[in-house]
Amino acid sequence: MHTQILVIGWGKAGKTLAGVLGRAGRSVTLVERSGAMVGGTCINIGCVPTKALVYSAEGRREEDDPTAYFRAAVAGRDTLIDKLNAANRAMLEPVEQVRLVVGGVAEFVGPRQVRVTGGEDELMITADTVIINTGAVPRTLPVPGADGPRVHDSTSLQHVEPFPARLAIVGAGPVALEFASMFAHFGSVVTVLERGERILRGEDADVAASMAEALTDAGVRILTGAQTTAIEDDAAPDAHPTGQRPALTVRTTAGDVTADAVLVAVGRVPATAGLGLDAAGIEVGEGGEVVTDDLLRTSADGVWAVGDVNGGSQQTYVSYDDHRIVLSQLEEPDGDRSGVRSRADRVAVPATIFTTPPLGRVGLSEDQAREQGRSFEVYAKPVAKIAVMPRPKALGETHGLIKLVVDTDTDEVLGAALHTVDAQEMINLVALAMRTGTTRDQLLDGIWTHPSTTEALNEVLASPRD
Ligand SMILES: Cc1cc2nc3c(=O)[nH]c(=O)nc-3n(C[C@H](O)[C@H](O)[C@H](O)COP(=O)(O)OP(=O)(O)OC[C@H]3O[C@@H](n4cnc5c(N)ncnc54)[C@H](O)[C@@H]3O)c2cc1C
Ligand SMILES: NC(=O)c1ccc[n+]([C@@H]2O[C@H](COP(=O)([O-])OP(=O)(O)OC[C@H]3O[C@@H](n4cnc5c(N)ncnc54)[C@H](O)[C@@H]3O)[C@@H](O)[C@H]2O)c1
Repeated sequence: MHTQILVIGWGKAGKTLAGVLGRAGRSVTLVERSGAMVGGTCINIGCVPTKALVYSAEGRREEDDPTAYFRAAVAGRDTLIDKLNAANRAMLEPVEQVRLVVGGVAEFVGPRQVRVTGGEDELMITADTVIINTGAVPRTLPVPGADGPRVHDSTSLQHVEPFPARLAIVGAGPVALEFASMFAHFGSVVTVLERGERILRGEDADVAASMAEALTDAGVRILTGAQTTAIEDDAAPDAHPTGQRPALTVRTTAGDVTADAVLVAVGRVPATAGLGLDAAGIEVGEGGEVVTDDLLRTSADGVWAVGDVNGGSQQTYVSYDDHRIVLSQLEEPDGDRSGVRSRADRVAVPATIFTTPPLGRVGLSEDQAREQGRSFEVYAKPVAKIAVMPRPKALGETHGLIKLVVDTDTDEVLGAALHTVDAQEMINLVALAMRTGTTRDQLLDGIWTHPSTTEALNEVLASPRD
């Protein structure tokens, strides 16, 4: 068959493009390899289910039995995700010009020519335009025993059975820290295995210390200098049908750790394996990513790559912005190029790690501002000491630090680290302030609702840190 637009993968950018272009009258074919992934990573196995579990975990009381509580939380998660998966299907199914091929794996066999295989069935598709949106997959840990039945990735851990009384986590990125915080609140004894000297190495030491303190107070043990060398699990699954299996041992350069389950969270690699990119003349980078320019064009004519697969920052809203970049080109294929969006247009893209409390980040850290030779002042205060902000106290979660780096020449914010309840919201306000050139003075004198987290700005920005 021939289609004007072929989207490979039901990711954030791809599904948005498919809907918009299909409704505009273009013939679109969207290929997704798994019915369980309709709607993509974020809603099925990524952002949404993990945040549902984080919020459930935060609600657990000391007296709640961890196993029963976790099972109930997973059931709630599953109900929510089933609804979102169905809603995503329902968004595109009614669009007449969009043809959905679910359960078929796509592979290039030539330029803009793709074979889709599902069981015995095969479909050959040619297209004027191809959009690769295949996402990323967990990086595997290259040590003996990492393929054992009690070694999980972020997907399988969401349904782990039985609930692990002790959980070891390899890695200390967003996935590792979110699950560490979540499982500690569910009642596991969690050990984070960080191979470096401290967690959050890319962040300022005081921000990392604030995160480490919140995790430690929740019961997480952080083992640094701990390179995992092997995972030993001698217990044959069949010999212990009740689930009462002996512990497994994680061997690390900082000593052995005993656990009932292991999470490997050492990054996610672009999903390009088996895509046949060679056959289509599409260049692949060293990290397995599809190489693109700032307009997300690949090395092959008429082929774009959007979302995690292009090696950019792995966030759903970045994939969403990728859709804007491609759409701005497809809407005006030959005409006025002035409205074309580019990756270079992005300013102050925020990010949040959803621990308890979350850490929101945008722009430069203090260390980065120093490295860049900027003239700046740091405004920072521990959350517990911010008198005008009673909201964390009312919520019973006063861990954290609010820190802003401000340009002394312009009085504009260069960056922020907000480790506090509501950081996932407040960081967007700071990002907007950065994009619009709002000054420290204006934020300091802003009229903010009460009790809210934003009103911390009325106090933290009053005077620089000593
Ligand atoms: C545990 C976890 C938590 C996360 N939390 C957050 C968060 O809180 N906030 C945030 O912004 N981001 C979060 N992320 C990252 C976010 O989920 C991703 O950045 C985002 O979903 C990427 O979307 P995408 O557009 O690249 O494609 P995806 O949504 O990954 O979609 C790719 C699709 O392509 C399909 N596919 C792959 N290969 C083929 C093929 N050959 N043929 C057909 N179909 C194929 C896949 O099945 C998949 O459905 C999280 C990720 C994980 C793993
Ligand atoms: N809230 C969010 O926005 C959110 C949440 C989860 C995931 N994500 C995205 O998903 C992606 C994947 O997250 P992630 O945390 O898995 O990856 P990551 O790449 O951010 O972090 C991986 C961590 O594992 C460590 N590591 C790598 N190899 C190791 C090894 N062999 N032994 C020990 N440690 C090792 C790295 O040093 C790093 O600390 C990230 O890019 C992230 O942006 C975003």
